Amino acid sequence: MHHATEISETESGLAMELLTAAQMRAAEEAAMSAGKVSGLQLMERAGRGSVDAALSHWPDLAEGPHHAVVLCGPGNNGGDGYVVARRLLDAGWRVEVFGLGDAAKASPDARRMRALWEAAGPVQDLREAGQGDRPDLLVDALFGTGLSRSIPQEAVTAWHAVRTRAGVTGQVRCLALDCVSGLDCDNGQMLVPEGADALSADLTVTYHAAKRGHFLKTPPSAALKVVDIGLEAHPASLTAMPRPGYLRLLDPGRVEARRWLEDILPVAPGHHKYDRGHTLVLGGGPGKGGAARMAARAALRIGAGLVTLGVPPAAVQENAARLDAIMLKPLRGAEGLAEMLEDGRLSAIVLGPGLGLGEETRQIVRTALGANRRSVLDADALSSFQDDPDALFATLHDQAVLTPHEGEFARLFPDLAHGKRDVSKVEAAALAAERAGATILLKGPDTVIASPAGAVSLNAALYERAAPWLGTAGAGDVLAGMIGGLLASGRIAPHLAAEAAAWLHVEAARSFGPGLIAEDLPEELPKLFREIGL
Ligand SMILES: NC(=O)C1=CN([C@@H]2O[C@H](COP(=O)(O)OP(=O)(O)OC[C@H]3O[C@@H](n4cnc5c(N)ncnc54)[C@H](OP(=O)(O)O)[C@@H]3O)[C@@H](O)[C@H]2O)[C@@H](O)CC1
Ligand SMILES: Nc1ncnc2c1ncn2[C@@H]1O[C@H](COP(=O)(O)OP(=O)(O)O)[C@@H](O)[C@H]1O
Ligand SMILES: [K+]
Repeated sequence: MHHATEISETESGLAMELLTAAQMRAAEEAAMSAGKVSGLQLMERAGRGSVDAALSHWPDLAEGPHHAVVLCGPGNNGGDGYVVARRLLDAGWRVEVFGLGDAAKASPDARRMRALWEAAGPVQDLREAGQGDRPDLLVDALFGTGLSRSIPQEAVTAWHAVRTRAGVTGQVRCLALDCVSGLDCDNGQMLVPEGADALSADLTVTYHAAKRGHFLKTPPSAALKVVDIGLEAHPASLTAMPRPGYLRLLDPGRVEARRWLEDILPVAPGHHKYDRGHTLVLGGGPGKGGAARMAARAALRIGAGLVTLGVPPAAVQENAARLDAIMLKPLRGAEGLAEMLEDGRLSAIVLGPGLGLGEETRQIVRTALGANRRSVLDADALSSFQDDPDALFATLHDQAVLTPHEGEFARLFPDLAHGKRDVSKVEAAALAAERAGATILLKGPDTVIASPAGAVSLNAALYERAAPWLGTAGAGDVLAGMIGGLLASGRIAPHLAAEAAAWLHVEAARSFGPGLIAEDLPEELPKLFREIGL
């Protein structure tokens, strides 16, 4: 049975893998060479699944026949488009099809599907696509996973012409097959001619599994559905892919989330507070304590048994006036930290938010890492090593988690920075984790978490999990605290703590909704835990 699955309803939950274009081809080839299915059958399923998914997404379109314009490219993506055109026609729709490229050069499967369409209707010249009355649906079947360079200007022009055809009442709804044309399915970049406006879609229907590019950067599609076309989940050939060969999307849904988090959250029957662990958060000087206080509050709310805020003596009075459940200790620089860490029960440290830039912070970081504690390094703890990242890497170990945003990441890994790198954000984080020997959580709506051993996952605040209001001052400090709180129990590997915290961070933001400020995030956690059933 081939049915459309909403990303959020997937049963595979935590194990949902995001594929590269090469991995998708490998999955297809594995099935075909095993004689399980032909390319033509896959194309038919892809086209049929796209129509079913679109009609369930837009119930008004399912109510009766409508009018569609289908733009078909030169490859197999175009082949899927011809299937969609034929099936809509069979359903009584009026369908106009426009083709791009030399039909003779297309694959045998695409040519076959085109011929089947041509038995019923013409393939018109793409340059004519702007003419005619306004359709109810525009189908983008120009380019899919085979894109190798910027899409041609004539494709861009035709698409925009249909999107705004005879239009004074807004844009024509667009369904993209497999991906919005121009999307690089491996890294999320849009490949359009210089100065051209990129294409977009209201719904993308992709096949077998979502691709990495669907979840990186700002997706050009408002919604994404995955359609099963009967391929095996993980053919053996996929394991030989270059690192990271396996990219997990963190999208367990609420039911799976409960099982997942039960093993991760430190609160468990029979545990006392020291079993849950003691997180130390270091804060900055007078007037600079807000970030650390929020991190500390988040560590306590997520389940650390005890949280202590260590601040310079001059900042004690100010902090004392603001803290209750969180303990407060004066701490004189790196020496003070070393003394404090003689207490073996301090099991995790959060360093960076509001700590200040410079040698003192560098010494504090070295002391914390040297004491072999599970550590979260954020903000100033990272930026202080801008001039000599290797000095940081030399002291890092696999019990540390670094939580840079793109700017901080660029300071430590200039060659892997956004804009300079020719690799995706996924590969950049994986390479950085390997170099640093620590877990890297690279922030953004598309947060990538990479462990030094090579595990990589993506926590996407995109599509139905979009929470743009999470990009607010201090949200990152709260995340660092959440990770530090989870690390305290010592029950889980650092990258698993980072994954869980990142997922909960976005869920807390979604649960609170627009208007959120960073202080709200820790306070939303109890409600979220209740809803998940923890
Ligand atoms: N894998 C599967 O299991 C299944 C895959 N299926 C479908 O197949 C799609 C992949 O098909 P595909 O490989 O033929 O690639 P596609 O995206 O149609 O484009 C390649 C064509 O465009 C050309 N071309 C490329 N860039 C260009 C440019 N900038 N400007 C101009 N031309 C350019 C390129 O030619 P060349 O680069 O050789 O010049 C080639 O002719 C996939 O997205 C899905 O929809 C389904 O049927 C179900 C099962
Ligand atoms: N558009 C967005 N959608 C969802 N989350 C976002 C978005 N923009 C930023 N974030 C998240 O907000 C947090 C911001 O952290 P950071 O940049 O360190 O800010 P700050 O230093 O103010 O705390 C990160 O967790 C990041 O992933
Ligand atoms: K497409």
